[in-house]
Amino acid sequence: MIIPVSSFITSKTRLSPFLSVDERSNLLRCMLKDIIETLKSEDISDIVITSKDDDVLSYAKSLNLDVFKESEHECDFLNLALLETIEYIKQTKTDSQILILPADIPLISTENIQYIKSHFKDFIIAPSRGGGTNLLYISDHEFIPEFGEFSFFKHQIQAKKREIPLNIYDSFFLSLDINTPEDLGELMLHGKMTQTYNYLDKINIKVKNNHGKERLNVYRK
Ligand SMILES: Nc1nc2c(ncn2[C@@H]2O[C@H](COP(=O)(O)OP(=O)(O)OP(=O)(O)O)[C@@H](O)[C@H]2O)c(=O)[nH]1
Ligand SMILES: C[C@H](OP(=O)(O)O)C(=O)O
Repeated sequence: MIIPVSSFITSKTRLSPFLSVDERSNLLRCMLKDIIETLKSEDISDIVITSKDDDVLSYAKSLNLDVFKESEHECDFLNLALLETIEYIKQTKTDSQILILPADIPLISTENIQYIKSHFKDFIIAPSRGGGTNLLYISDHEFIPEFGEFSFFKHQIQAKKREIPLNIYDSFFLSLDINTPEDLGELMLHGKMTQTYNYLDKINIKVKNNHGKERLNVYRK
């Protein structure tokens, strides 16, 4: 299991200025805790947090997680960081399946994990809204992560080129990565059992139905 985390200070820029730097940093901490709690509840404990940020790595260690410090890259940071981590896992852990999850999907459920575990022979991609990838499960270690714009389609094209049988796993809760204020609204609606919800509630984030162009009106009380 690999969870890449950029840095507490520069993450979630699409939530600025709605959330302050500190609030975005605390949000990322809560989301990570929610994800780890769900994974551990399904006996997934072999988790590596990949980051260049020492604060992230220290926080991961405080959660008793394995960490991997990625190199500084000039470009394509995330995919190069993932490739380095896959190499680290190949060298340190025998024949492991690789599951890549982003750190911003706090609604991932135990049912999602149970599905992955019961389909471990497959190559699984879970779409995020907007054409991204919110879960990549690869047994072929030669597979190249292509996260970034419209990655969901890039991963499918690569799988087809490599003639890897593809399992597209469609889950609303897995598809919700928290990038925008409206995503916070979805979390407030669907994530009442999460630490992320409790934090947003504490800083008075509210949501109401909005019959305008945005379906949800997310605001501070
Ligand atoms: N280790 C590592 N993780 C990254 C990097 N860039 C993004 N991530 C992580 O990849 C996942 C998805 O990235 P994004 O949704 O783009 O997150 P983000 O970069 O914080 O969001 P924006 O700043 O709004 O684009 C999140 O878990 C990020 O923390 C990187 O360079 N290194
Ligand atoms: C990393 C990227 O996330 P997004 O920028 O789509 O939120 C992706 O899903 O490939």
